[in-house]
Amino acid sequence: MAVYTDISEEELDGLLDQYDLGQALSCKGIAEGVENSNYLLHTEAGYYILTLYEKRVSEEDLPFFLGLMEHLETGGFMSPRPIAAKDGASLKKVAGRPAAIIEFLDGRSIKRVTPQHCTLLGQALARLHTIGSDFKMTRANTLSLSSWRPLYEACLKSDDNTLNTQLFPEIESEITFLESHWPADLPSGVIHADLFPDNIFFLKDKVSGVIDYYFACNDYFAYDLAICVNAWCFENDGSFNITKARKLLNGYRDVRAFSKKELEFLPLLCRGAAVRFLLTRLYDWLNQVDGALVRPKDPLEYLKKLQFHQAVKNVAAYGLD
Ligand SMILES: Nc1ncnc2c1ncn2[C@@H]1O[C@H](COP(=O)(O)OP(=O)(O)OP(=O)(O)O)[C@@H](O)[C@H]1O
Ligand SMILES: N[C@@H](CCO)C(=O)O
Repeated sequence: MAVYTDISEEELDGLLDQYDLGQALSCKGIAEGVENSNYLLHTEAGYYILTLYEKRVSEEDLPFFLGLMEHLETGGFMSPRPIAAKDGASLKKVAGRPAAIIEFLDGRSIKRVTPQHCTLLGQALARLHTIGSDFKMTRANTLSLSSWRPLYEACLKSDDNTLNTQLFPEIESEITFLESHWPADLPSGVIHADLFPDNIFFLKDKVSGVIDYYFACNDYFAYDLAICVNAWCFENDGSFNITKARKLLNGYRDVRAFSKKELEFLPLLCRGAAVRFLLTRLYDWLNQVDGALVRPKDPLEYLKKLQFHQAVKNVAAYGLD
């Protein structure tokens, strides 16, 4: 459960005084997520999500994230809308943290991914890329290639011995490989960059919501797909499900066509996406925050995914011709 910052009643009342949402009826910490503190806020006007932004989210990026959510929602995408306060601003402060109140979306994230979910995911991702393409603000990907070596070096400094440190040289040689083979000039635009199953809600066999834009940035569209291949197309036992990958990629190209170069580089982008989550999970494992209600995610899951992609020769391994 991710609640890093507690809010007193006085602080909550002070926040709600700035909105037209009436009084708070309840405000409960949410038992999911690892990045920010999230509360389910019930006011006289209805249900909302109150998010307090924590460690990895820098304050200057918040106008980009909140602006993107608003842009996507206005464009017909199922993103939650940030709620504007009486002064028109959707970014506020509470308990010393930057905070926003976000529209509550119906639906539930799924625990058992089926190939049909992957088709819907692919279509939703391509719609996000298409609708996001005329969003005017930009944000560099702070967790892309150039960040991986410093993140890896920060992990090396830890004296934690709960993980097998023999895997470290393997990670380093992969970073070196990626640094010299990363593609230039693939089609790019705004990407979600963290579209895991917990960030999509489904309702009656349709996507009803896409949440958590706090890693969104400008990068290769195909890198976003690579993140999804890793997050959606492996089974709990670590095996790769080619049917799910085929459905995901075909769902995507129902809405937006791939270039030949995007397909050619997909295996490499999948390797990069595996390294990105391997490293952030490793860093979080080695730097756990005392007292935070959060369970760190398993870094080694991403080492196994990386090893799968290292053996891939071409895009046929993902179910495409
Ligand atoms: N707009 C929303 N409508 C309904 N529920 C939401 C909404 N936003 C967040 N939630 C709930 O809060 C949980 C945590 O939100 P979110 O995934 O944004 O947190 P996070 O800490 O940034 O997580 P992550 O670890 O995925 O980066 C979600 O799993 C969902 O249950
Ligand atoms: N989706 C991330 C956590 C949030 O960034 C992971 O599974 O490692």
